[in-house]
Amino acid sequence: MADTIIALSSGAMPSGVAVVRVSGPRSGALTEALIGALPDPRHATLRVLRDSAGAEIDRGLVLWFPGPASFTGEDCAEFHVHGGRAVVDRLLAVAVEHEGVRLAEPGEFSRRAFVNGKLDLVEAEALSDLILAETEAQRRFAVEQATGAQSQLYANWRERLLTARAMIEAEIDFSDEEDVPGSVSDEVWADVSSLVAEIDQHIASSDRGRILRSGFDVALVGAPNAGKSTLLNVLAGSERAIVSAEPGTTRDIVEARLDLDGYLVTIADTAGLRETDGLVEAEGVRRARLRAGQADLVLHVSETGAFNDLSLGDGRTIWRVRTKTDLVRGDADGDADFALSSVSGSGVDDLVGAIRSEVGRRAGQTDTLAPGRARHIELLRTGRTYLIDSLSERLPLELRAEALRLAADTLGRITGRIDVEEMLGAVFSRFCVGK
Ligand SMILES: Nc1nc2c(c(=O)[nH]1)N(C=O)[C@@H](CNc1ccc(C(=O)N[C@@H](CCC(=O)O)C(=O)O)cc1)CN2
Ligand SMILES: Nc1nc2c(ncn2[C@@H]2O[C@H](COP(=O)(O)OP(=O)(O)OP(=O)(O)O)[C@@H](O)[C@H]2O)c(=O)[nH]1
Ligand SMILES: [Mg+2]
Repeated sequence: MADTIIALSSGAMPSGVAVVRVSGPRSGALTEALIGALPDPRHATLRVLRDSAGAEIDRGLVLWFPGPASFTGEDCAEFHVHGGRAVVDRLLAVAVEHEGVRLAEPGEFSRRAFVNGKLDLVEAEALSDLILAETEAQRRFAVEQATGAQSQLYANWRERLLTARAMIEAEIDFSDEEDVPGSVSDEVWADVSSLVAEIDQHIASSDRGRILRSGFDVALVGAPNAGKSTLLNVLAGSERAIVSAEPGTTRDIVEARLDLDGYLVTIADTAGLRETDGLVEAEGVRRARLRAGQADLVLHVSETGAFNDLSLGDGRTIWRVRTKTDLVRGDADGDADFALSSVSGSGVDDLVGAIRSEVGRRAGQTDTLAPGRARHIELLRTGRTYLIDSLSERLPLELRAEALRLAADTLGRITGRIDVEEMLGAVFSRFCVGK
C-alpha cells in the first residue's frame, strides 16, 4: 500500500488561511479521525479538527476528494485551517501519528498525479513554472504548457512517427506481395522530412521559450568607473550595488530583476574590465566576461565615449552606452548608441524603452509554442538526429525503421509517455482484417 502523504500546500506563514493537503489510501481514515464523519465529496464543509485525545486543533474548511477524481488520482483531502505556524505544526504532528501517514517530499503530489496519468511531464514542469512565475509573460507561457498545448504537439509528432514506422515495417514484411505499393514509403519519407523541418523550426524558437520562461538577460560591462553600478541602481530603482569613485569597486555580479511590459528582464552589473594583479578583482573580471558572453544583450558602458573591442565572440547583441553626460567633456558621444546621465536621469528612458522593444521583439508572441527547458530541447535534438538517420538511403530498411522507433521514443520521453501498447496499436490497426 502506498504511503499517505501530507504537507502544507499554501505559502509562507503566518497567512490568513493555510491549506494542508493529504493524498493516499489513508486520507479518508485520517480525515475521519480528525473531524468524525467524512463530508460530502468535493464540498467545502466547516468542521472542528481534533487530536486523538479530543482536544481542538483548529476549526476550518475540510474537503474530501475520493480518488480517482482528484488532483493526484488518489483519495485526497484538504484542511483549510488558520494560517498560523503552530496550528499547521500541530495538525501535521497529529496526522503523522497515524500509521502509514508521513510528510510529503517536494513535488510528491505532482509526481503521483504524473504516475496516475493526471499530468504528463511537460504539464507537471509547467505547474512548477507557474508557481515560480513572477511576470505576466512567464505566467502565460506556463499556463499554455500546463494545459497541454505543448504536450499535444509532441504527441502528434510521435503519432506520425509511429504511423510511419508501422508503414515501413509493413513494407519490410510484405515486400514480395503486391498490396503494398512502393510509393507508400516515398510518402512516409516525405512526411519524415517535413517533420524534421517542423522540429527544426520549433528548436529555433527555443531562444524565445527561454526568454519567456527564464527572462531576458542583460549584462552591463565596460571599464572600471564607467558608471555601470550607478546605472544598475537607476534601472532597478533601488541601491542594489555599491557605487564609489574608486575604480574596481564591483567584483561579484549584482543582479536586478525588472518587469518590463510583463517580461522578466535580469540586469547584471559586473566588475570593470581591466588588467589587474588583484586576485579577487581578476576573478570578478573573468566572471564579467563569462556573463557578457552569455547575455541576450550586452550594454557596453563607457564614460569617455571610446568603445574598445570587447571580443565576446559572435552572436552577441552589443549596444554602446555613453554615461555621465551631465559632466562637461571635450569629446562628442563618439559612436555611442545611447548617451545618458544616471545623475540627471536624462537619456535613461530612451535606453529602457529600447530594451523594452528589444525584449518584445525577441520574445515574440507569448501564446505560440516554444520549448523553454533544456530537457525538452535536448530530447528534440536527439530525436532529430534519429530522424536524419532514418532518412539515410544507404541504410537497410530495418535500421531506418529502428531509427524511427528511437525518434518516437525520444519524443515520448519529453512528455514521459513511452508505452509499447500504443506502438502495437499503431502497427496492428493498419493490418488488413483477417491477416
Ligand atoms: N484548494 C485547492 N485549490 C487549488 C488546487 C488544489 O489542489 N486545492 N490546485 C492544485 O494544483 C489547483 C487546481 N488544480 C486541480 C486540478 C485537478 C483537481 C481535481 O480534483 N481533478 C479531478 C476532478 C476534475 C473535475 O471534477 O473536473 C480529476 O482530474 O479527476 C483539483 C484541482 C489550484 N487550486
Ligand atoms: N556625474 C556623474 N557621475 C556618475 C554618473 N554615473 C556614475 N557616476 C560616478 O562615477 C563613479 C563610478 O561609478 P560606478 O557606478 O561605481 O562605476 P562602475 O562602472 O560600477 O565602476 P566599477 O565597479 O569600478 O567597475 C561614482 O563616483 C559615481 O558616482 C553620472 O551619470 N554622472
Ligand atoms: Mg561597479
